[in-house]
Amino acid sequence: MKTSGGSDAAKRRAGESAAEAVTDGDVVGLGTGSTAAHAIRRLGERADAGLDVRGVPTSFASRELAAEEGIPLLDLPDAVGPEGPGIDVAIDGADQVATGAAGDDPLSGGALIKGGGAAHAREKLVDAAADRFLVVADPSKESPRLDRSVPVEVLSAGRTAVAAAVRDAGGEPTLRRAERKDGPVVTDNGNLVTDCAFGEIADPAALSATLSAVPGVVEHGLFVGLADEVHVGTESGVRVDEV
Ligand SMILES: O=C[C@H](O)[C@H](O)[C@H](O)COP(=O)(O)O
Repeated sequence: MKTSGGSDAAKRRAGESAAEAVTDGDVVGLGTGSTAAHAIRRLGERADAGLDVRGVPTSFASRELAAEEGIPLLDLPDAVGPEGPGIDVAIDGADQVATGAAGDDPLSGGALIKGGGAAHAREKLVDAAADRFLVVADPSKESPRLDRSVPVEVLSAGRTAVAAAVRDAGGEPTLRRAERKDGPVVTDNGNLVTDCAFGEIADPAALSATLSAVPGVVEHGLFVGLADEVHVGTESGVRVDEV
C-alpha cells in the first residue's frame, strides 16, 4: 500500500483512535492509504474479538486488506440502496487537512485534499454517504490553508479539454505518470489522473464547484464540508478535533 510523509507510529495512533469509535453493528466506510490501513487492521482485530462490523471499501487496495483482516464486506450500491443499511461511519486518510485561517469561511477548516493514491472518486462517494466521516492524519498533513496539488480523475478522452479548463481556472495540470510502468496512472475506475497546482487555495468550496462543473471531470480530490472529526496522531498521543 502507498505510504506518504509522517511517521508510521503517528499514523497508527490516528487510525486506531478512529477504529475505536466504531460501535457494534456499524457499517464502516474503509478508506484508502497508509493511515486508513491502520484503522482497517484495528477493525480486523476488533472483529476477531467479536465486534459485529461490516466494511464498505473505497478501493481495490482497501478491499484486499479488509478481506485479509476477515472483515465482512458490502458493496457501496448495496449499502446505500433502498434496502441497504446505510453507512454509519467512514474512516479515511487525507493528503492535506485545512486547519482554517483567521477570517476564513468556517467550511474551510476541515477541508481536505485527497487522492494521492488516486482513490478519491470512490472515497468521496463513501465518505459523503456516511453519517459520520472521521479523517485520520498525522501532523505533517495539517496546514492553515490548502496548497497541495488537487488530484482530478478525468475520462481519458477528456484529458486535454480538462487540462485547458484547469489552466483557465488558474491551475497548472500535470498528468500523473505511473512509477513502475511506462505511461499514466489508471484508476480503479479505468480513468486518468491530472494533478492540478493552484498554489494556496483561498476558497476551497468555490474551486470545488468550478472543477465539478468541467465536462470530463469524473471527480476531484477537494473534500469540502464532509469531515466531522479529524483524528491527528502525534508521537505521544492523539488529538481529536471536531469540525
Ligand atoms: O487516494 C488516496 C487517498 O485519498 C488517501 O487517503 C490519501 O492519499 C492519504 O494517504 P496516506 O494516509 O497514505 O497519506
